[in-house]
Amino acid sequence: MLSRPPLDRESFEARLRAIGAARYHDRHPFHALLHGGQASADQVRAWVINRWYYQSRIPMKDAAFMSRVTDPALRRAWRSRIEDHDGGLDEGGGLRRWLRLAEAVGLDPGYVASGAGVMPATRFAVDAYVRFVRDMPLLDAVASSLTEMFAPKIHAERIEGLLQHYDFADETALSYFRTRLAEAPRDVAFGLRHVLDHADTAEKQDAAADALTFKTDVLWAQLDALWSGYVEPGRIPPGAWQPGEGLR
Ligand SMILES: O=C(O)c1cc(C(=O)O)c2c(n1)C(=O)C(=O)c1cc(C(=O)O)[nH]c1-2
Repeated sequence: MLSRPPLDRESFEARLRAIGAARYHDRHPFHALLHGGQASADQVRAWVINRWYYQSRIPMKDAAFMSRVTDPALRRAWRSRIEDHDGGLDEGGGLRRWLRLAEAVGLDPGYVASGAGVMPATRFAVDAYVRFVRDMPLLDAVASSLTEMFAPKIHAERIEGLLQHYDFADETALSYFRTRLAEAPRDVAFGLRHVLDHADTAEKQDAAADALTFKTDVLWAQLDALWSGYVEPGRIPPGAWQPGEGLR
């Protein structure tokens, strides 16, 4: 049987980018609400609480990834991702910057960091991402991080929209996003090159595209959950954050 040839580098990159264009969560209506200034204070708080769970698991999934990598060069290139989020012993890092945002929107950072009030669907989606990276082929795990190709655009839109529409927004509150604008392009350049270099069969290209699609689902599902709990119909699941809780 004739095997199907892989796409050339350019066409394969275009295939990956088309997945983002069609499915990335910048298209989700929750982001239109948030960036357009129409989200209520409690809807912004619900987003900050739930998105914390995603942030908190990113360095854990990167540690799970690194624990499986036998090539020291790949580990060297990857480990800054953990440092970006965890920071040093005393300061720095995306997690602490996210908690500044939590404070700015009126939440107790200790409450947010405890993970109490995270919606069950958020937990399921994010945990599925960590498991995917832990269990799937390394190439698929790298490909699943490539939603970050599309993140700088949404971070820039978010900084602009929040500064324009919300009193809480200032450079301290938004420092998480400002910092990601500088960090993400380095990760994307490495991750994309790695995937283009290693997906050298049609089957590996399919698997990488599927991994990226899976990741867009992880992100989209979190916003669908947020929408159903805090926008329409506003049915907050048992155990999830109730407005008024966890304020500072
Ligand atoms: O605000 C966003 O829309 C957004 C999306 C994503 C993403 O696409 O997964 C990440 C981030 N932000 C982000 O800040 C971040 O550090 C990050 C790491 C990763 C990853 O999969 O390793 N994605 C993302």
